[in-house]
Amino acid sequence: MEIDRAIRESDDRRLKTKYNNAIYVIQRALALYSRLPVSNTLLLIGGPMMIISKPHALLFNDCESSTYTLFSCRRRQGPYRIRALSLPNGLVLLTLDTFCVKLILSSGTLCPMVRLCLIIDLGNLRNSCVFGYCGHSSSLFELLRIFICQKYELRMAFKVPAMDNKNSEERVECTYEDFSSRKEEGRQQIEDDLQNMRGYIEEVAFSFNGGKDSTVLLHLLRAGYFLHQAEQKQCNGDLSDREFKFPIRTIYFESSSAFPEINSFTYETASTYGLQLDILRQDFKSGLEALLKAKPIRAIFLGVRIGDPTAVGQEQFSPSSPGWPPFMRVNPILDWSYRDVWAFLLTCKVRYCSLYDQGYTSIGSIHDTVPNALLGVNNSDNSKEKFRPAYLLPDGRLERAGRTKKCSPPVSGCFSSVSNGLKSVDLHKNGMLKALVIAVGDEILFGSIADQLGPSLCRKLCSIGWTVSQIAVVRNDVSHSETTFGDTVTCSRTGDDVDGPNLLGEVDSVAEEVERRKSENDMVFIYGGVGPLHSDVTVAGVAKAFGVRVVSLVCVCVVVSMCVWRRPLFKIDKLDFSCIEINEQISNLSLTSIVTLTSSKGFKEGKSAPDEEFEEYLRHLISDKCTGDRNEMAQLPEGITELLHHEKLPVPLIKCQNVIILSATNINELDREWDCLIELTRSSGFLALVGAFVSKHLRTTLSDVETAQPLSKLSLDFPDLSIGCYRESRYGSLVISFRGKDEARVEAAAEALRKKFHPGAFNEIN
Ligand SMILES: Cc1cc2nc3c(=O)[nH]c(=O)nc-3n(C[C@H](O)[C@H](O)[C@H](O)COP(=O)(O)O)c2cc1C
Ligand SMILES: Nc1ncnc2c1ncn2[C@@H]1O[C@H](COP(=O)(O)OP(=O)(O)OP(=O)(O)O)[C@@H](O)[C@H]1O
Repeated sequence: MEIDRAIRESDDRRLKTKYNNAIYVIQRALALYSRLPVSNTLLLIGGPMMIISKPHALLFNDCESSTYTLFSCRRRQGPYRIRALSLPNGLVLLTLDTFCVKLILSSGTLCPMVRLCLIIDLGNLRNSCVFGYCGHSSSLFELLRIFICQKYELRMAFKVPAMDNKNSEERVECTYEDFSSRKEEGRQQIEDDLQNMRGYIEEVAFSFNGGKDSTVLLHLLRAGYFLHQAEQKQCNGDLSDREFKFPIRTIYFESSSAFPEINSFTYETASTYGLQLDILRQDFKSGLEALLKAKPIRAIFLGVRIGDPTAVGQEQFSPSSPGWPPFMRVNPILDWSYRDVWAFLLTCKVRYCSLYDQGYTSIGSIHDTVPNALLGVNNSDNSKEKFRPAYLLPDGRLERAGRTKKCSPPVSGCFSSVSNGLKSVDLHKNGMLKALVIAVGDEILFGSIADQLGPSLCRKLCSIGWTVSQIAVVRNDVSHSETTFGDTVTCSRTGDDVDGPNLLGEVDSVAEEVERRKSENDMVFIYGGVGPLHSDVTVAGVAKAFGVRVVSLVCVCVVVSMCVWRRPLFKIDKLDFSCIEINEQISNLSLTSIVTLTSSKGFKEGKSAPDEEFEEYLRHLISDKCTGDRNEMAQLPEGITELLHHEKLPVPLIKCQNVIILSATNINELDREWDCLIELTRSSGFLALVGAFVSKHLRTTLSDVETAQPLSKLSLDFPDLSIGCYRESRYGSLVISFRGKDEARVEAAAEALRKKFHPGAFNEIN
């Protein structure tokens, strides 16, 4: 295989190591999750299904000279020329290949009751022998299967559903001449069917989107699979690159906002490498739900890498998040750097999407991706800005700098904000940014207290040009919970599991609301339920919504220190907690001790949180610098948290991707937090400040009947404006409001309404 050769011949030792490790992960995943062996494969097709129309005619002595008519797996399939061989005990063997002859001879000896067996070797699918058994006994079939596996050291053999018996009348008998003319057609058909069957039973899939990382993964998967097959060379013959077909089902979520270059590259690649491409035109979650319902996929290969926002908290093998359909995410290139990716693509000289040669370094949708400004070539004239190819990006940590909207840079730290001259502000200037406001508190729902923060937050958001899609109030009542504990996310504020009547009920209600709404809104603001009390469930709920654990600050410190050798699980820079010293202290621990710490103590796969023992161990390590209380106060969602520190705030604000957790409990605190947020935004741009709304209000005594139709028409004429009406009392006057970003449009709409009625019908109010 050319890829394998290219890497082996390369002098890049780091690349070789990365390659070998990734191949190892791939082969391990295939061995674990693919029910189909990576090497010898035998498809056993349950009988009775294959047929020779006149079996008795096939009992002859000279197998070499006898060429007989054929069978058809299904009616439309073409026939095959087969050689028949009569065996003791009335077994008849039909085969094209001596390997198969041997195989059946043995099985025949073992199972004298087998009356008819049939094997086809499909040439370049050498490893996939189709073995048909014509008989009704399923236990005999099973016996045969086991025997054949053992005898020929096949890793596994599969029984695929028997063909429908009813079709037996339709089976085809044909002459040698028929056969010759239909041979190719038939062969192709069976090959296709086999490929499909293979895909079907593989139970692993590859998520491919034409990006650079998934392109690397495609070639690694091909190499991984190929190498495994090549091990079987001795009995199965050599496989050339050309002969090799990619057997893993490939899924592509095609979005209407994908770059055309990405789409065409994906399709071309699929055709070049014979990928069985399933195209899904849904969001990831619904698409996967539908796919997994239809197909028994247990593991999916992804090109996720450290540094991708989605990589946080993931390992090379990571179960899908809670709330997602169950499968194992396999990330063979998780630890590959940007440089590794390009070293691989360039060393192996494989094609990649043309956008990377135009300065794109990480590709999202057409709405959120521009070329990376760091690759811009300064033009002396005013011609269109040019960009150098992606592989020339000097600092791989800035590969997502061209992802303008979703990837907000950390508030401070080693990443600078790069905008390619296209600021998020520009991007959103004319667009509507949507926020959801969530208040957590039973008291509000009981009516004991009125929520003042919600309306105030709405006004603040409007003042920076955002639209509020909804204010939701969710519960945090501990007494109504009947839910049992989930398995992957720790909702405890102490890092330990909580027993008895617990917080999950309300943690779920926060989690459900956040999970449902976070993708529909550009930003979610949540307040209430933040703190160390039993009813303070917000942080845990947000963590659960993102499918990550809650970690205590002690752990965070260690996690931060792990960046030194491993990966940034937690973005953290300027902390006002005195624990920052501890952070440094831990960073000084030797690499080995940290490795041991993580591998032997906490972060065990499948465990919901660092366990007690781990916490203990940490406490011991960092002595009593971090006492229980402070630790418990600082429970944070792992990996997705940015702490927004401002000197005027006693504790930093917590931002988890597009969710901001406010700790304000009254209007004054909210005002202060908001002002700090806006100040921080000005320096780092994580919250786009788009043009404020302009509004106009007209009051009239006209009746609803008179105004209804003109107002409906006006709304159609001004779709960019929000035109609303409300009454101050049932029989009082009607107030019509016009709201939009463009003052002239607001004026024009108001004027258009006035013109429809007699002068003086409307009074402007503030
Ligand atoms: C095959 C596949 C599996 C995924 N599994 C999960 C998952 O288990 N949990 C999750 O939160 N997101 C999952 N996602 C979504 C991704 O983490 C992420 O949201 C997506 O790749 C969008 O990234 P982007 O915003 O950078 O385009 C999955 C995506 C794909 C394609
Ligand atoms: N639309 C999609 N369809 C299928 N798989 C996807 C899709 N989007 C993301 N993935 C999976 O998630 C992985 C990570 O996506 P990501 O966007 O970080 O990488 P990439 O697209 O391969 O490269 P780049 O970072 O240059 O865009 C992909 O390699 C792929 O396995």
